[in-house]
Amino acid sequence: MTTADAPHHTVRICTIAGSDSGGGAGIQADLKTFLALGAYGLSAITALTAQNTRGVQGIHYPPVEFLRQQLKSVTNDIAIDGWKIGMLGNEEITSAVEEELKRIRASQVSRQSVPIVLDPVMVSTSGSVLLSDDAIDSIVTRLLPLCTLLTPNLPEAEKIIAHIQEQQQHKTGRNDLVGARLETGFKTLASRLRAARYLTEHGPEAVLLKGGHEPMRRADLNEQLETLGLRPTLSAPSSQDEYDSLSAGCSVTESSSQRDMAKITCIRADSTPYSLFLRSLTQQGGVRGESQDLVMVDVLYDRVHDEYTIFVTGQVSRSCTHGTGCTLSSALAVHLAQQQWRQREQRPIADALRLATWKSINYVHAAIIRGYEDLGSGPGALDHGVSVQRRGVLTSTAPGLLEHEDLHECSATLQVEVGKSLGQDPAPFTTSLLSRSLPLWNRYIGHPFVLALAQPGALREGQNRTTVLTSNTIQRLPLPLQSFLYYLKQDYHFLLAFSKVYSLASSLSRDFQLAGFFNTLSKSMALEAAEHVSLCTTYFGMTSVVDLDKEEEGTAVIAYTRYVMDLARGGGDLITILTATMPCLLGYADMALLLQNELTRLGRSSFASENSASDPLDRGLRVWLDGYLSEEYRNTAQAGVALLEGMIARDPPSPLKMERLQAVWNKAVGLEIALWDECLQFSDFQSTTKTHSYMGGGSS
Ligand SMILES: Cc1ncc(COP(=O)(O)O)c(N)n1
Repeated sequence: MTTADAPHHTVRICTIAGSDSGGGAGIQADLKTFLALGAYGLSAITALTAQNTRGVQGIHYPPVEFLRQQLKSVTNDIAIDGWKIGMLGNEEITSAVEEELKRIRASQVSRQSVPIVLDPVMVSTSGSVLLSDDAIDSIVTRLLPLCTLLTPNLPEAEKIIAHIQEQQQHKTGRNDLVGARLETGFKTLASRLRAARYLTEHGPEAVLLKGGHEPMRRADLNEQLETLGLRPTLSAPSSQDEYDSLSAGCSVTESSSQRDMAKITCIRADSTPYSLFLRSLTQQGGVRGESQDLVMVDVLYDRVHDEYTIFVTGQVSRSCTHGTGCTLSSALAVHLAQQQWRQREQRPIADALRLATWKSINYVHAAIIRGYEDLGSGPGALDHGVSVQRRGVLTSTAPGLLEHEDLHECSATLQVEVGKSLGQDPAPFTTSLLSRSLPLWNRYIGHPFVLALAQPGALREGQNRTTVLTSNTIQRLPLPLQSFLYYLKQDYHFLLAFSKVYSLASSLSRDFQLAGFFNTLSKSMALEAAEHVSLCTTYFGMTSVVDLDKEEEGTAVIAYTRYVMDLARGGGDLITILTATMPCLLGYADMALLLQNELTRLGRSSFASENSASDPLDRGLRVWLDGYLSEEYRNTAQAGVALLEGMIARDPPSPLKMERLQAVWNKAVGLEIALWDECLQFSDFQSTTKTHSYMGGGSS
């Protein structure tokens, strides 16, 4: 049978856990997760809890024989593809589960081993004890050797390790862990790596040590990663396509090194916008609920391949985290079982365990972000259905963007879900586009044309350039005046074309608010053009708009503006049109911040050199840059991003549409780069072929 003919198999996952009457954790969370991730869910209930968001009011254990009966009924009839074990309660139940699983395994010798994920539930988030002390020994001696993956949080890992050490000390009369002593608290990354590996020595094939109880400072983590030889890289993981679309709003970086011969990989999804501008919005408090500084660090150790994976995600400060452990282990059971089936169908998966873990972490993260914070009077629960609504990117209702003034005025209908704050990223769609085109974006905003403006002597007469600078060469030379004048003239045409594009978009809008908003954008292009003319005549030696118009549109401007115009004229949808114009709107806000940072880095407060403080060119450049740093421009850019994010929130793109939008974005960024390339090349061309006149004289 070929891969294409392989019938789809819905994996059957059985949870052995307690019931949570409040619906947030235990069996209820497990079954919701199974359904949400495309599995068929079954259950064997170990305990009944009377529970709500405030806590656990009572626990009832049915006779253990009844648990055995549930497991027998289920397995006598249905072939289970994966197990998840949660709350066990006491020693008697733990032992019974081990015996039943061994019996089931023995009767299924012909089948490939079925993954067992063990979440060693001990205490509920609300503080109730869900495992008696005497059961820890059974978990360690009976269940750890049976399980594929153990998923303790830090306090649970600490308890299990302490128990193992105590037992060993008891047996040998000494602590034979001297030298490899495991420190408590797991404040350091190294201690987490050691603990994860240590736990696998006692049975499980792999351990996922969840770091949620002890977030780390991003700077500390970076330092510790550096010590391990893990430097952040900007490349996406090789198997990017495999990564779930839920993670599309995250930036993923992967880097590897070795430790004690074991390979270590770090997968990071903790950076909020790469865009300087979006980051500056975030720092102004645009995001509710996200800590800029703290990150969650989970460590996976895979004993079979002797590999560590460190997963870093941004900390989401939302209170609806009840049931996260149950949900994560259930998601892991589903993903591991699904991957085993794919492998059985001759569709091999690279990094199966790592991928299953990454998908599961992302699912939980998304379910927290969309969780029910106001369920009861205590901490709320996750939205397990987050994955059912297939979308290419998580959408945001972060108030920092959607409550933008202009948007209130012009587009009240876009106030989707405002007030039901999601926290995290103010612009997940834009961030996703950015993070998936990062090298291209950096080539754009950090273009040699921009960096050359920061160099002392930029726009001076008489510079002879002997090298052709392209966006691939590092620019340390000042920008020639001709380049900048050519750019100003091209930009004039550009603004006119964009003004028309926004008018076209307005004509395609289905309501007054949206039409009005695109009109506002169109008008802001006209205002920018007027300022542009005044800038050119006041500082750059042009006499009127006629001078600006004299230079014909260059290839790059024609390419970008006609590309966008074609999208609009072809009746393209507004999301696509706005996605195509966003690199301009957002890119100039970014470019301005980058150029200002570059000036500061070079120790220059402004463009003027010490002996030419009053040069009109320097002042002109300052006015030009200040325009893009101004409140007014920031507001326009912010409103543009908010508009786009609002439209995405209302009409979330499918993964396929997301790919198309990404292609549009990439094309537009590439066309912006081409414009600055052309401006640089223009000056080289000019310096050898033309005499340029500026303010009545001078040549280059
Ligand atoms: C039946 C049951 N199982 C597990 C948990 C742990 O979940 P949490 O730590 O989120 O309270 C719980 N509260 N109830």
